[in-house]
Amino acid sequence: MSAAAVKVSAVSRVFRAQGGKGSEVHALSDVDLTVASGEFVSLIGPSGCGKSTLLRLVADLDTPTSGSIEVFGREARQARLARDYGIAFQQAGLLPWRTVRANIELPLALSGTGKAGRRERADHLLELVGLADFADHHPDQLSGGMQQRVAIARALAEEPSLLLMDEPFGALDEMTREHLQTQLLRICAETRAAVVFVTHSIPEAVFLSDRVVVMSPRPGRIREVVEVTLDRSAAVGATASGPAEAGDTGDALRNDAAFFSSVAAVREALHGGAVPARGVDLR
Ligand SMILES: Nc1ncnc2c1ncn2[C@@H]1O[C@H](COP(=O)(O)OP(=O)(O)OP(=O)(O)O)[C@@H](O)[C@H]1O
Repeated sequence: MSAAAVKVSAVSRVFRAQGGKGSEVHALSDVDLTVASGEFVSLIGPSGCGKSTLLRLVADLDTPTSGSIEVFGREARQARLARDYGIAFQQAGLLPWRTVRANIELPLALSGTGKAGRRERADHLLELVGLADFADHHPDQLSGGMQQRVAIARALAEEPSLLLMDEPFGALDEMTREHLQTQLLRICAETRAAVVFVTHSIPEAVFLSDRVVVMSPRPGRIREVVEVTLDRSAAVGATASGPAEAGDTGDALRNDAAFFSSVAAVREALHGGAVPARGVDLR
């Protein structure tokens, strides 16, 4: 059997004040999480519960205080060096001196893809994120949401088997956001990529995920894991359309009774009988 996409075992991360004095922040405490190959898992929870910390550890942008992390059976560091995954984080992180096209082509250039192959792939991705007319623009000529779409296209450039995404749609208007959610479902169905996806939106988590991991803060822990079983075949099979026509893609799924009952289940897990968690979109 092939290795899990991500295996987080007994991971804790404690941030200490500089010089080792002062208070400690237990950002994560004894977290276990396995993400299967091709599985879509969202992390949700109140601000400060360690979602971004967990994602950064998987991406090897930070190191656990204790515990271990494997990506496709390799240590996180080896996986990063092997470029086993694509990343799209809150900040688009584009290179300002390169055009949109050149930003999207960058990972392909680094891995030695030829010019024609890069161009073809970039054209496809530009269509996918609705930016075909902006290929020759520079990032500072785009809105924040458009920059984020470029970052998503760049993350998808190498058709990675794992995508690590930290609120990639947070800055987008609702229509573009729903369009890209549907596109992401489709891309994952096509490429069979596993995804670890941080979000503050319960409907977004439910729409996209096979499992929603609900976290709680101080210390950051996994509180509950909600399985989501929705029939996504229609949304995944729908024809690709531009953001302006996004209203009808995935709508049936978003209006399905099973969708609402999963939203309610995640909401209940988040509240845990207490007051609503701050920093989480409870719509
Ligand atoms: N580099 C750091 N140094 C010190 N403390 C940190 C650092 N990074 C994160 N923390 C702390 O760890 C805790 C978890 O932070 P993290 O960013 O992972 O939360 P989050 O769930 O992603 O929050 P949000 O939803 O607001 O993005 C917070 O208390 C935060 O202040």
